[in-house]
Amino acid sequence: MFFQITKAATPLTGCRRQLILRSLSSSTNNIQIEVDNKTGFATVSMNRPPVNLLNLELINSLTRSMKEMEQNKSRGIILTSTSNSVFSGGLDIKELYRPDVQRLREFWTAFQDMWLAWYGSAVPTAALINGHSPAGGCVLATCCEYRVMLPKFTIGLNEAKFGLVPPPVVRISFKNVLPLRIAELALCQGKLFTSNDALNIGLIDELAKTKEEGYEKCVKFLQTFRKVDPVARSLTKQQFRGKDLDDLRKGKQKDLNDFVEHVTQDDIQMRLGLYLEQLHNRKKK
Ligand SMILES: CCCCC/C=C\CCCC/C=C/C(=O)SCCNC(=O)CCNC(=O)[C@H](O)C(C)(C)COP(=O)(O)OP(=O)(O)OC[C@H]1O[C@@H](n2cnc3c(N)ncnc32)[C@H](O)[C@@H]1OP(=O)(O)O
Repeated sequence: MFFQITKAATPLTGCRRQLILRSLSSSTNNIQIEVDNKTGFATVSMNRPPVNLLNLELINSLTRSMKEMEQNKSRGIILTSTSNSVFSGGLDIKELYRPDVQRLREFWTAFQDMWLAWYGSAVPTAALINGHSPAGGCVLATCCEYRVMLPKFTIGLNEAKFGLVPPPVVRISFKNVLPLRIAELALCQGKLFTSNDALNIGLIDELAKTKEEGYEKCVKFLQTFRKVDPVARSLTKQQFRGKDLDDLRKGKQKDLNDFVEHVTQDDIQMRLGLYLEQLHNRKKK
């Protein structure tokens, strides 16, 4: 993939000059990448209005972005969104409802690959959670090594609430961040935590009042690795996450088959349909 590189002031950091890297091969422009001249850190912003739903194209763009930044020997990545109120609304349920099975298989394979790329990334990562982050949004945030969140939003894995069983790939990164008992309870309850509660249980690491403050906190975290050998850092991270990554790599086909079987059940389709309707009608009440 090719990037067009231009210099511009960024809304994130006021007048600090940054390299704006815009993906040319993506016709949808669903990801924006900015590289800070001073720190060398890249900010990856999901840009799929209105609520950054993870459809096949956005998922593929996220995977490609990570691979390219690794190839470019990026020194750190901050994942955020261009929205003012949503980090990511999670999986685009339209991908799951009355699906074309071929596309559904492609969709879930892409999600597995995105998870492998972000959870296993060689580059240090921080999530700047500048809005709601349910389900798939929470998976992305917990794939990162550090989380800074803005107040008065929600984050968590709410799949159980609308009748989906969170598959291993959804559970693992959540479990990696939280004590097992809290993770189990939260998953069984389909609980979404407020920013404050997320901080109290350790689902996020810091709160920030504004996106700018959150950005600075992410930068500060990434800078903690400045004096650490990048290869040693990356191999150490692999030692912690390697088994999870290997388990998915080895079990990819089974995970895919289980997912497709589960999602295409009549009962699950009915629940997904009802949930979509509920989301659509939410504001009319
Ligand atoms: C062992 C076998 C295992 C098999 C496992 C099988 C399945 C596992 C599934 C994998 C795990 C699933 C993960 C997921 O991510 S599912 C998605 C979960 N997401 C949510 O529940 C979030 C729902 N959305 C919201 O709560 C809100 O939209 C919001 C994100 C807080 C944003 O609120 P607001 O800014 O007020 O926006 P709107 O509500 O007005 O939404 C804008 C339009 O987007 C539509 N929408 C919202 N979310 C979704 C979604 N997830 N999918 C599809 N569409 C969505 C919403 O209806 C609005 O569209 P409209 O204007 O046309 O109605």
